[in-house]
Amino acid sequence: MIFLGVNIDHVATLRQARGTRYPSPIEAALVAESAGADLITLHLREDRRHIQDEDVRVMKQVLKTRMNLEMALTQEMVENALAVGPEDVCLVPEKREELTTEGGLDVIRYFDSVRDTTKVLSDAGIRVSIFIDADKAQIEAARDAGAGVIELHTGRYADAHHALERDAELTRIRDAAVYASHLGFVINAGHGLSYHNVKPIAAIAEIAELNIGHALVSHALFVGFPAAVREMKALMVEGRQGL
Ligand SMILES: CC(=O)[C@@H](O)[C@H](O)COP(=O)(O)O
Ligand SMILES: NCC(=O)COP(=O)(O)O
Repeated sequence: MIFLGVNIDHVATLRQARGTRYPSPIEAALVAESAGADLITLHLREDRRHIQDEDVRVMKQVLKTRMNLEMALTQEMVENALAVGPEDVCLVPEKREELTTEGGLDVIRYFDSVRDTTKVLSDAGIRVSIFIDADKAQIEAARDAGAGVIELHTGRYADAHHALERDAELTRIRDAAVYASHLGFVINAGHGLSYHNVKPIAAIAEIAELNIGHALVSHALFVGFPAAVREMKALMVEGRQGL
């Protein structure tokens, strides 16, 4: 079994480009759920470049599956999460000037803050995941910070230009997943996953869930949102079955 978290950020990116009321990320989330998404992921960035506070609030009321709210490690975001009450929070690093999330959260560097935030959110009944690179020391720090879930950053694997580099990244992710599973983590993965590169990641038996947005929303322009979700899920299941 492998779950698909559909990230609907880039439906909001299109809306924000014109300041219109459409396309609606909430409608996209509901369509994705009907098409087989197991959960909905959204990233409320500090600069509000795509998802807005109102999207998060309304979405929480209408989702039938569960909400995985990605957010930076700030007091403002913690207060937001406590007010909205998503099922899951994924702590991610953020830089204002970045095009997209460039790497995992450095749990070692921000250890005290990660530990304290994890405790506050966990005490409120929110499951906390930490978005990290496939690195043993970061996995151990996530354990020490009290997290039960990690999401392995697959961006470097997705961006690899050569087979050797891609295979090395895949091995790194696989080894990290095996190590984290021995430590008792629930292991998710995501970033930059597409219809062309998802199967080898889905084949890693220790991975419970993949969060996929940009490629899926892009594909939906041509085949429609339900078909884009169904195709992605079918590939994930094939990958898991070794097909
Ligand atoms: C943390 C993560 O991987 C997603 O939130 C992704 O980053 C969304 O897209 P943007 O990076 O463009 O906000
Ligand atoms: N955490 C990764 C995510 O939600 C989706 O990332 P992407 O597929 O938009 O790169």
